[in-house]
Amino acid sequence: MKRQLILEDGTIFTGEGFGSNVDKVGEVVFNTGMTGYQEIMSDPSYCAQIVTLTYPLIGNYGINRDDFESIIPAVHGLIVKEAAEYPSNWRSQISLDEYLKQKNIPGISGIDTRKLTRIIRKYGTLKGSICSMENSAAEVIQQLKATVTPTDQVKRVSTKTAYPSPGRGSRVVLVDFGMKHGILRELNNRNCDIVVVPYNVTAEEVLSLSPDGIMLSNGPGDPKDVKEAIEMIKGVQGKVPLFGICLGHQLFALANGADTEKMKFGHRGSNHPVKDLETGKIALTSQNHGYTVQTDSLKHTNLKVTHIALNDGTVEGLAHTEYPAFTVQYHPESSPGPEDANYLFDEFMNMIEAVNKEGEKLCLNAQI
Ligand SMILES: NC(=O)CC[C@H](N)C(=O)O
Repeated sequence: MKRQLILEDGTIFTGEGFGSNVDKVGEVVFNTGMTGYQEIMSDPSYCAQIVTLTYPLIGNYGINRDDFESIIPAVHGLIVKEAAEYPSNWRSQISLDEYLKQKNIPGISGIDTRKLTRIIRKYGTLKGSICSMENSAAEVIQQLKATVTPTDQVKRVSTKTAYPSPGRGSRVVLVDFGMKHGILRELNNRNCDIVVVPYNVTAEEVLSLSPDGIMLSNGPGDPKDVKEAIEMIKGVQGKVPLFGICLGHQLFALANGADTEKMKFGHRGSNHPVKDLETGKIALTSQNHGYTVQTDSLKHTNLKVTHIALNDGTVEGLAHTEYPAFTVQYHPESSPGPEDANYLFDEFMNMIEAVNKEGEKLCLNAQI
């Protein structure tokens, strides 16, 4: 069935609909990964966005049981050049088309994704709509221009109540701003005793769980919309070791007096080179963000830049100069993408251990 993709700047593409045939509006972004469409679609950070996949053939290895990053996908649509009709892979259970139908997400294929990506790169991310041919383009464009970007995406995707993911190791309170399963997977692999808590948890509630460490997850939207979390971070940092990823990184920066800004078209892909300023080593990283920490705003804070993006020099990692706390803008849990940065979870574990040892020493000294 023919369907259309309309952008707020007036560009109209026609293509073939697949997945659900609902009409949806969203911020149109692009991801350059050659694989990983299942993880990308189910990453809650894409809440209310329509994702263009620049790799020309999508869906060829189907959808499997294991690679989801959330149970309920929050993405508003998928734009591809070609959607494979007959997936082939030993893990595949259903096709991309069937999955999108089940989850009520519209897809559109036959789109010149190279042209579309060039438009986004030139003008920046644009609002767009995947809709039926019956809609009048002029009306849709009008509607897109009048649509305000939502501010409650984190609330939509975060857990409503706290829940445990038990282990016998360090107690980690994982604040869910739209957490990818990959983060939970990495902490589980390290035997952590995890408590996942909602985005609007208070510092007192976090501390009452006697955590050894606090993990701030990724999540959708503008970090400045999550005011509760900024306050919470101010109340817990310095008391417990802290590690933040993506939205967690941005919130940590805001809590420490730095500023964030929207990027023109963001970083979304599986091969973004990042430099560790201490070791000089380069890691290939998985990324998905449209906001960034403003470098200049860090001047009068207690934060130092630990990592930068090699493509555009933007901030990719921060550490507190006094507290045991560090954050990265990219995804050490990959899902999808390279695992170069996976060691950061080990560093978090080492930080927890070091702080615990220090605490024991202080207790012993106090007894003497
Ligand atoms: N993956 C993320 O956590 C994204 C963070 C934030 N929503 C951004 O787009 O910059």
